[in-house]
This record gives sequence, structure tokens and C-alpha cells, in this order.
Amino acid sequence: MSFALDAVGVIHPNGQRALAGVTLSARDGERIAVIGPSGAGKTTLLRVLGAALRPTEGEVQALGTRPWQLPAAALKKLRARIGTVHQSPPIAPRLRVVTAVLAGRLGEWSTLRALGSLFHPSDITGAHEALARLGLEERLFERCDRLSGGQLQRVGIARVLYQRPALLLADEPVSALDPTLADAAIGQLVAQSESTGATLMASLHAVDLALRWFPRIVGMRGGAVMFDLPAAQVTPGMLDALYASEGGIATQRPLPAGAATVAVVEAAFHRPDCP
Ligand SMILES: Nc1ncnc2c1ncn2[C@@H]1O[C@H](COP(=O)(O)OP(=O)(O)OP(=O)(O)O)[C@@H](O)[C@H]1O
Repeated sequence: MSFALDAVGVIHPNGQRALAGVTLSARDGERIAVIGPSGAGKTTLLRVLGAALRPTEGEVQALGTRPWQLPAAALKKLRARIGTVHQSPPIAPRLRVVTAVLAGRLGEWSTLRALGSLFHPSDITGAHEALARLGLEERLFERCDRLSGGQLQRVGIARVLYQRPALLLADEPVSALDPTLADAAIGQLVAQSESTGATLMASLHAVDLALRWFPRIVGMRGGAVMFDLPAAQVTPGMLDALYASEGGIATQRPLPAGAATVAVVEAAFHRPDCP
């Protein structure tokens, strides 16, 4: 078992409930997409799974441990085995791209090695390989504040590929990328999961990408799981219900502009290389 949540709820300090009664588990190596409207609780769910946010209610298990029962040093070790791609990567602007990628393994390194790598990057080949998978190898020594938002997002993905975590969490990892780059970047995350056996869980607004690349789809709304199904069993009607408008604000299922909704959903059900 890679992770298990049992009746997990989160209420933020301001009283806002973000998750309610979420029970969910994943086997090692599973690939799961989380979809749902804005505010559904996707980011909060990923933060709970990454042991970054302690839930208000329920039980969390991740990589064979109960994070919130661990002493501080063991919790730090657990976090080093979990990799998160953030929608806006928390990367210091003046950092070189190479250093930002190598930071993926900071949690594994001694303080001395980590400090040293700031001044003398120690595994340039490894950083180059990770960046090449995202088509960014020529930016190896560029400063991060000279990159576009989409390039920075790809640096965040390269960093987690370099980290090689056992549990790979991605929160809207391709929101700043054009459709071609987004598809390629999700392909790299999936390839990483296939080659290392890491469990991959990604939140995505692009439903077509979710259905094409992920065998299992979790639909969330209002902090709760609405459905948890194999991609082939998710119907256009379920997607309409998931993204239905609330409070008079018209919402639209986020599919590529100009696409015939049903046709795209149906076409997206099967990856050519998936049975
Ligand atoms: N730090 C916080 N303090 C208070 N409320 C929060 C906090 N973070 C999230 N929330 C609230 O929790 C709910 C779920 O937010 P979350 O960011 O998990 O949703 P989401 O599905 O990731 O949304 P989006 O698709 O827009 O990123 C929302 O109502 C949000 O306003």
C-alpha cells in the first residue's frame, strides 16, 4: 500500500472546511488523476498525502508509516521520499536552474553537502538528464528568474524526476504549459512512475489529459470524493455532474477550446498504448 486515508477531514484555521470524510488508498505504482472544480479540495488532498498538512479528522498512512505519529527526524525522512510538483514551484528567483533541480535530493543529503551544492553543483550530469526529459537542458545554468512561467513549471517537474520519490504528487503540474508541452510533461511523469514503480497522483484541470494518461480517476467536489473509477468507466454525464454550476455561476468542463465536448471525452478515454 502506497497510501491510505481513512475518513480524513480538514478544517482550516479560519473555519473553512476543505475536506470531509475522504477515504482513499493506492497500491504501489498506481497512477491516479484527481479532477474536480476549483475549490473542490484537490490541493488540500495532495498536501495531506505529502505529509505537509495534518488533517483535522481521520487517519493518514503514507509509505508504510503514520506521518503524524513519527518523531521529527523520521517525518523529515518520510518527506524526502515524497516528491511534489507544485503549480507554482517554490524556487528562489536567483537560483540557477541546475541548483533548483539538484535541490530535489536535498532531503537525502547532509547539511554540508546541501550547502556545498549551492556553490558547486555536484551532479551536473543528473540535472542535465532530468532537464533534457523536459526539453530544457540548454537552460542548465540560467537563473530561474529569467525563465517563463511554463519553463519554471518544467524545472519543478525536472526536480521531482531527479528526486526519484516513492510517492509522486503533482498539483496542476502543467497548468502553465501549451497543450503539446503539457502532454509531453505528463508523459514524463507517467514514464517515471512506470520505470521507478513510484505511485503517481496528479490533480488536473485538463480532463482530456487525465483520461488519456491515468488508469484511475478520482472526482472531487465540495471536499468529498464523488467518484473513484477506472478511466474507462467515467462517463460524460459524471463529468457534467462534477463540474455542474453552483450559485448561479456557469461553469464549463475544462476541455480544449473549440473541441466537441463529448467527442473529446470519448476519444480521450483510451491511450493508444493502453489496453
Ligand atoms: N490556507 C487556507 N485557509 C483557508 N481556507 C483554505 C486554505 N486553503 C484552501 N482553503 C479552502 O479550502 C477549499 C479547498 O481548496 P483547495 O485549494 O484544496 O481546492 P482545489 O480543488 O485545489 O482548487 P483549485 O482547483 O482552484 O486549485 C477552498 O474552499 C479553499 O478556499
